[in-house]
Amino acid sequence: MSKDSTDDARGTSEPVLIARNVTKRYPLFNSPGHRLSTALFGRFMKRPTEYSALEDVSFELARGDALAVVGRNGAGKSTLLQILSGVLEPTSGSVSAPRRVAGLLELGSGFNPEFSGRENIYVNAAILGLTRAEISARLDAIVDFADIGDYIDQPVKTYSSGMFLRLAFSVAVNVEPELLLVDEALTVGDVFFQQKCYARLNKMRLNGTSVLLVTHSMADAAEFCNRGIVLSQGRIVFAGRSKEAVEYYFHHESHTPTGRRRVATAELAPLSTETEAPYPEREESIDLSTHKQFGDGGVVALRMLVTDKDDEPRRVFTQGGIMRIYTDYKVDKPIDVPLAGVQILNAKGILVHGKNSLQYSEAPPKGLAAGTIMRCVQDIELGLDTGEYTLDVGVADVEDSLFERRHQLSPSEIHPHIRLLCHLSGVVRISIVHAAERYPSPASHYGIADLPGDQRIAVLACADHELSTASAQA
Ligand SMILES: Nc1ncnc2c1ncn2[C@@H]1O[C@H](COP(=O)(O)OP(=O)(O)OP(=O)(O)O)[C@@H](O)[C@H]1O
Repeated sequence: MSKDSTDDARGTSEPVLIARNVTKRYPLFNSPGHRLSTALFGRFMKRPTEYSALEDVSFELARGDALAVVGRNGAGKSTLLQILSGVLEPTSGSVSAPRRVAGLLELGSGFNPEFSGRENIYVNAAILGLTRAEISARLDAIVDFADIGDYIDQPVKTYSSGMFLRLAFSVAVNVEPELLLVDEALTVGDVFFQQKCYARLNKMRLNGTSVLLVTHSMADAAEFCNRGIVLSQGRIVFAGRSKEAVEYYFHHESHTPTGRRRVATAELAPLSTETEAPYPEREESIDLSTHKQFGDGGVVALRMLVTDKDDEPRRVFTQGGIMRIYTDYKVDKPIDVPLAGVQILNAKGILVHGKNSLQYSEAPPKGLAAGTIMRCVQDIELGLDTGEYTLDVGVADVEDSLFERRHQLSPSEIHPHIRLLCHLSGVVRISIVHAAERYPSPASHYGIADLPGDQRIAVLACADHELSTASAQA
């Protein structure tokens, strides 16, 4: 994707958007009856308790900046966007926004379903402040970018959500807004259109448009935006560079469905430091003992830490970078040969990579007695597509006699003898973002994996006439 996480210092110019102490509270009613009686007899009734969707939110956005707003479901992201776009009034606080703000909020919200796409372009662009002549001058560009063929003259009620997005995005970017607000909308488009959108957004940023992107895709947030804020229960809990915001989100806000919690290192089982695999003691360690573990038992996963190759804890990696995974296990029943491994699954749950001790050249320690604490340190080069992935970890065991003959045995001969002792699914989420300096083109490759390889092209004949001259001479 042609995204760009320019971490530049654009923030020096006058801010185009200023939010000051923005708060949005909703009354909390006990029941529909309570809501009705409050409406009818409000001044005589006890006031309902209030729910704060946004609390004291302040930030500034500079010209050309792209700000990612991330947070868990219900954190207040859409409420913030609605307030910034003027759809919703804040309970208190103020917003100073530029004159021309285009929004991709609820898809199709600005369209009249009975009008054709072309007619809606006029209505939409007029709302954004363009005169009829200005719209006519841009009409071809808008229709071209939307690229929905003859549907442009059909009523938009016949459109798919992808077509809505194409038209809405095309209008929004062609009216040259000073600020563009995008709420998850881009995820509706197919991958080619998404690439086209991000390329266009980057171009607009260079021309000074500021972008505010609400997204659940940490890869998009880290890659496309240069600034980021993390919202939690209506409050800003982190503001800074987008990659740091995503790291913060992963470490403090994102939880797996099993309710895994982060623990202080001191709570974990004491481990010997007399080891060749030292564990970088960091508070970002994940306590695996509270995570659901499958398998025959006999091994319990204790904790893990995901770092880069310099042992810095990370959840965001650049394409082709090294991810190091430390995993500690406690052996409860004796093991012949432990096979420890890591699996990487993409957002669709497809296994994109999995490897265990059977497939590495260095053999693991053998004959582990009950009570042994084992540490697996695995480095993986992330030659993968950008996006989000989850990790599974686990341990199996196999008899030593089979392990020693692993080079001669086919998978079908050895697999039936592997006993899964413990497996943990979705223990952590990571993002892979584009490494601009590493690849000659913004799309590093197509598909899930970036397989190593090279290409040579030789010219066999210069042009047709030379070929025909050569054959005539022959
Ligand atoms: N009209 C409303 N009345 C009462 N509560 C509301 C209303 N609109 C939103 N809320 C509440 O405000 C909180 C923030 O909602 P918001 O939609 O802004 O969250 P979000 O971060 O966009 O969530 P998601 O990621 O699920 O889209 C939620 O708890 C939501 O239930």
